[in-house]
Amino acid sequence: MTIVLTPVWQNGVQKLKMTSQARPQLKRGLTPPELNDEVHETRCLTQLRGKVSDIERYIFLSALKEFDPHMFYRLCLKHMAEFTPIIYTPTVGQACQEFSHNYRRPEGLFVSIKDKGKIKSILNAWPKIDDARISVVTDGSRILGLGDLGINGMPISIGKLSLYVAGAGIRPESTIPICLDLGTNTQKYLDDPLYLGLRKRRVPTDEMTAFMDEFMYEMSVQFPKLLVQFEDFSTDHAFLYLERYRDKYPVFNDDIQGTGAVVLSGFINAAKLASAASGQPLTSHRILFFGAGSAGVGVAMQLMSFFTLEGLSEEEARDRIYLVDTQGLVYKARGELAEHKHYFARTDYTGPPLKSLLDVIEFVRPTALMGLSTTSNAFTQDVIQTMAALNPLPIIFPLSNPVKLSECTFDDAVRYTNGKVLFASGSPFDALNFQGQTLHPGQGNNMYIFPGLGLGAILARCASVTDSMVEASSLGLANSLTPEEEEMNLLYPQIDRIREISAFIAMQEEEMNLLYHQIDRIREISAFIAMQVIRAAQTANVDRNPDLRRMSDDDLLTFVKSKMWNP
Ligand SMILES: O=C([O-])CC(=O)C(=O)O
Ligand SMILES: [Mg+2]
Repeated sequence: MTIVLTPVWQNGVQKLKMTSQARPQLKRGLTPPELNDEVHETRCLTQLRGKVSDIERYIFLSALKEFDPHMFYRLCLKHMAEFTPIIYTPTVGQACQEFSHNYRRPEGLFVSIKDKGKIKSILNAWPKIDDARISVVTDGSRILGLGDLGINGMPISIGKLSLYVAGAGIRPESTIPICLDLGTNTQKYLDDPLYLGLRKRRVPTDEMTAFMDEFMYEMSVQFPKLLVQFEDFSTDHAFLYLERYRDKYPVFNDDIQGTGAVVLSGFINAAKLASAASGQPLTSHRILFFGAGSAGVGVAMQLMSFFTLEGLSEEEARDRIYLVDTQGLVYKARGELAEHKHYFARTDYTGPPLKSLLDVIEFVRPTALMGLSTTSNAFTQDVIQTMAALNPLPIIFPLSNPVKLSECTFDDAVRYTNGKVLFASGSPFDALNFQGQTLHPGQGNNMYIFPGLGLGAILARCASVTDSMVEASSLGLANSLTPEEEEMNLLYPQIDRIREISAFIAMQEEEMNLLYHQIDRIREISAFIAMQVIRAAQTANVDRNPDLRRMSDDDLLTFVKSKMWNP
């Protein structure tokens, strides 16, 4: 069953008519005689690949998803590595920037500050075909690294939810993409005659909080089984609303917790390899964060558990972490600091501000450099070479999205370290050939985490999402490397392997010296993560599905997989 949203115009205003339907019957006479799924797959792919730009491909796939969701998801699952850069990062970034210009039809729910006091009726408009289980909610204020896009943020919610369907088998009709319109501070959009959002500047935080309180409450009433994923809120609001609602409703923040978990996972695998190369213990890693926004601090928080799991105290774990913001090294004696930076502000440095990244690196001598700054090329040749001089196998993760904001390219990292680097980026880079060897970059994107974390939280019917569940998702991902992948020094599994990959293809992959799997393993990974998340939820006593407690791990995994929707 899928929801079909048909726009109709009433008094010059567009309204939506909603119907639900099973995949339309292909009636004899209404379709060409030789139309069949197998061949049509090839036809759709050929049309897709014939488009001249990624945004055209995005628009094509968005239309395909509307009129033939089964075909869309079928192709998506089969060609995950090809599809994710189009329906998700990086192309979704451009789709957001151009949303008001490329807009064709409604695909989600818009709730604006004008709806304050009657949010219930807005939510009521959403069809109750099936109980909604997951909503991705953005306010468009910090989309990827692209800034305040206002209502143009809607495609990020849509894109994340497509990955929930493809990657975790959530039913399409159980998902609600939501963009909140609280204004925008981006003048370009306010001046754009085609801009689809309210033409007003963002409301102050107290007004926003009153709106958010009503919104979250009404969501919980209207959709009692719903998990909410906050996405791409500006840093201060990201922390504020996560803290405000996390004990009250099932909610998590993808940029703080999802990104934190995915980086922790890649770091666990990278740190083992780096320590093996340097002979230094795991507890001696020093991690430098370039970028101290919601993602930077979220990841730093999560990475502390790497050290606490290794036996360090919280205090000792925190000591392994250094932050750099636009003013340089973050330290107490520097003066006034934003609230969220206090916890990691250093007390072992009191001199004049250490402004340049190189100076900070020389002071800290980090084993790992994490980029969450949205400053493209901040990891210059000097920076990368210094990391290589300090470490036999430096860990360099330029995590900013989309690709054009990455702190360095994979090519730079490989060239300036002479191929000796443990690399993961937020957005995808192509594999490259270096001295006769094919090297594959890791992609430390939260898309590895949120589908499985969400699925686990949904199936366990969690009352809230605990830190221990987020940590479990991270460890689950780190442990989902196959022995072959470990042998190949991979940081993340590659997610586009066909689920039931044949031994033959596996052998071929090995012969091709692939460093990463190919996709469709994403569902297998999500199921495994979901199982770990459910167990963590049970331990934390936030689960409300007691049946799952009685299952063995094997049975639970089978149960999770059985719940996945298939196109
Ligand atoms: O969407 C992505 O690719 C990752 C993410 O959450 C962000 O950059 O905000
Ligand atoms: Mg995000």
